[in-house]
Amino acid sequence: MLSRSIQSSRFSFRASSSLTRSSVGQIRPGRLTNRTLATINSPRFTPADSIATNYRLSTISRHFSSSSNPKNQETSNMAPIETQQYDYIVLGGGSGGSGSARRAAGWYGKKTLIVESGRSGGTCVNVGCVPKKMTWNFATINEMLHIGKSYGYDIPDNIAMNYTHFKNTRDAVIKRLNGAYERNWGREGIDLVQGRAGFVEPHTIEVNLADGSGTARYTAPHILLATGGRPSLPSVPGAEHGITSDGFFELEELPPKIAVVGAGYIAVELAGVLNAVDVETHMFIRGENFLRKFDPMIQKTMTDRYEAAGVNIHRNHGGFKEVQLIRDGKGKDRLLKLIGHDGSEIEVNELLWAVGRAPEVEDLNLDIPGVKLNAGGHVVVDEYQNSSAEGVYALGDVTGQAELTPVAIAAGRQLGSRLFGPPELKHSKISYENIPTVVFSHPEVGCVGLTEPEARQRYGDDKIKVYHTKFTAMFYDVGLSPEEKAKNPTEMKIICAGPQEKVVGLHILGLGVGEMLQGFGVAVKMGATKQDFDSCVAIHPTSAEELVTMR
Ligand SMILES: Cc1cc2nc3c(=O)[nH]c(=O)nc-3n(C[C@H](O)[C@H](O)[C@H](O)COP(=O)(O)OP(=O)(O)OC[C@H]3O[C@@H](n4cnc5c(N)ncnc54)[C@H](O)[C@@H]3O)c2cc1C
Ligand SMILES: NC(=O)C1=CN([C@@H]2O[C@H](COP(=O)(O)OP(=O)(O)OC[C@H]3O[C@@H](n4cnc5c(N)ncnc54)[C@H](OP(=O)(O)O)[C@@H]3O)[C@@H](O)[C@H]2O)C=CC1
Ligand SMILES: N[C@@H](CCC(=O)N[C@@H](CSSC[C@H](NC(=O)CC[C@H](N)C(=O)O)C(=O)NCC(=O)O)C(=O)NCC(=O)O)C(=O)O
Repeated sequence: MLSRSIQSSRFSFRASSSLTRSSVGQIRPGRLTNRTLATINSPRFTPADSIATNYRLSTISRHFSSSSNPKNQETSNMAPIETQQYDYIVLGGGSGGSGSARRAAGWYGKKTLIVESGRSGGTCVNVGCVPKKMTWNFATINEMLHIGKSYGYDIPDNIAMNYTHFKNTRDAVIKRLNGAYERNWGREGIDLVQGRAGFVEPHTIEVNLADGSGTARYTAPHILLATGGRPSLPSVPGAEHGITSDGFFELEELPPKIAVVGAGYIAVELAGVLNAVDVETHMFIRGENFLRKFDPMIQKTMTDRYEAAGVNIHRNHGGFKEVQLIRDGKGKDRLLKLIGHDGSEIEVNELLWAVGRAPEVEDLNLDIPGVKLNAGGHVVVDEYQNSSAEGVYALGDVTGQAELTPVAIAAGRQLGSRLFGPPELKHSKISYENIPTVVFSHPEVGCVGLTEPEARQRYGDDKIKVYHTKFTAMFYDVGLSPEEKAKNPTEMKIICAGPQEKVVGLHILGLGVGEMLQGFGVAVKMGATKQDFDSCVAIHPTSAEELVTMR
């Protein structure tokens, strides 16, 4: 297998330090034969076959590198640039790109190429869901250790935690996942080229190869934009002294004191983690509450709960006018001064910007195929993921539609089926209605459907009935004082519409709701009514039973 270090580092925070250190870069142009494809799709195909397949791919790659590399040709005999033909080119090997390419190649045998400029797996695997959830687990263990004392476990007050050990272990898991992605692609006959892609003709892309060997061109009748997004930085002098979520996952030591600016998923999740591992955490939010796109119940209870749990919430904050680096270094040795527009100052060991993400469209030369962008820079698509250019599609974060991994995967798979599947799948598309989502906060938040204000606006006040409950989960009943119990709320709201009381919104927060929501998501998706909920016999004793017994 060819293994080359990636030299390109011109793009985004994600690409910078992690990529230059990476050695996963592989350039594997070439294609499995139909015979090989048939073999790997057969039930007898085993992991051992996969290794053999990868070896074969690398042999083809070497051949390609020496004889077909356009740079070599140009320097030797000035022949015209060779363009490799594919059925399907996918720009971006993240959740959406991988899901779509695997459907096209693995299910329908289409000659498919993935171009990836960073680490295989994209945001979710490398700097998103996966390392975030592992870090949330790390923090949850610390919370449980504290609760364990109230159950009578003789747990010392200051148990040492080795964050560096955890970080290194987490990195190793992710490196393994990068390899798993590449093996999946190889097994399904997908070619991978590592480098930065951009259009040179409406159906032809050029890749700036990551190993620095030059460029290569590829053409296909169908090209998918699945290039995702990257964290935004505000235009504040000195903002670059802070980090974004990408930089958070690079931290080798925890800072004793941190400022988190932002009020969305990432700010709430990472501030929650930091507070739970005893970092002095200051959240700077522009409004009275965070998670302002969520139901008011979630906004208020969660913001109050964070404050009660020790997060310093700076509400209605007017923003910072300058960030000064006082002392460079790691962990406690780093010191920043943040100066507010109102003249206030705070010194912290780290600053985390979590103020949103921007679509990754630079260098794609989208004017060449004529792909339209909206005001936020996201690719405009119709309900079938068609862009404004014929044969060019987009999905996932680059479109700004429900920026969640399963959404990108589902949209990618549906598109693969629509383009390459049998006639009965020619209208395949994902439904963006009633997508369940969980914020991995402390405690977790889960939602599906409309918020109460949205439901009232859509159906009218007189058509809406709201069921609500707030209680302390039994888990916190043992040994905690009433004050401590109050700091650990579980709260649920069911929003129903019309005489049938169809459930149009479900909002839950508390211990375990992240696992609870998926099944209720199915019920809401099927159009369940409150009566359907109530007709399901409760499971006792669980928090979830409250959802089928609410009055
Ligand atoms: C901190 C964090 C936590 C998250 N947690 C969750 C969670 O718990 N649950 C959840 O569902 N979602 C979560 N998300 C969101 C989720 O990660 C994204 O919605 C998802 O990864 C989007 O997939 P995608 O395929 O659209 O893009 P990506 O996964 O970002 O993939 C795009 C790929 O394209 C590559 N690329 C970009 N430009 C080019 C180019 N010109 N040429 C070649 N390649 C290119 C990039 O390197 C990247 O690998 C989280 C996100 C973040 C940042
Ligand atoms: N668990 C999951 O499934 C996760 C999913 N994601 C996905 O990734 C997406 C991106 O996450 P994230 O980056 O948190 O973006 P979000 O859009 O969720 O939140 C960003 C928030 O930052 C606040 N903000 C914006 N500009 C500023 C500013 N200049 N100063 C202070 N605050 C500001 C805004 O809140 P306000 O208007 O209230 O000030 C805004 O809502 C999410 O929308 C989600 O789809 C990310 C993490 C986890
Ligand atoms: N849900 C379980 C499973 C964890 C899981 O999904 N593990 C992934 C981590 S990467 S997580 C990244 C994400 N994978 C998923 O979301 C899992 C896909 C789900 N099972 C489905 O079929 O839709 C993704 O981007 N997928 C793109 C694609 O499927 O092409 C894994 O090991 N993958 C290696 C492998 O599959 O070999 C859990 O949370 O414990």
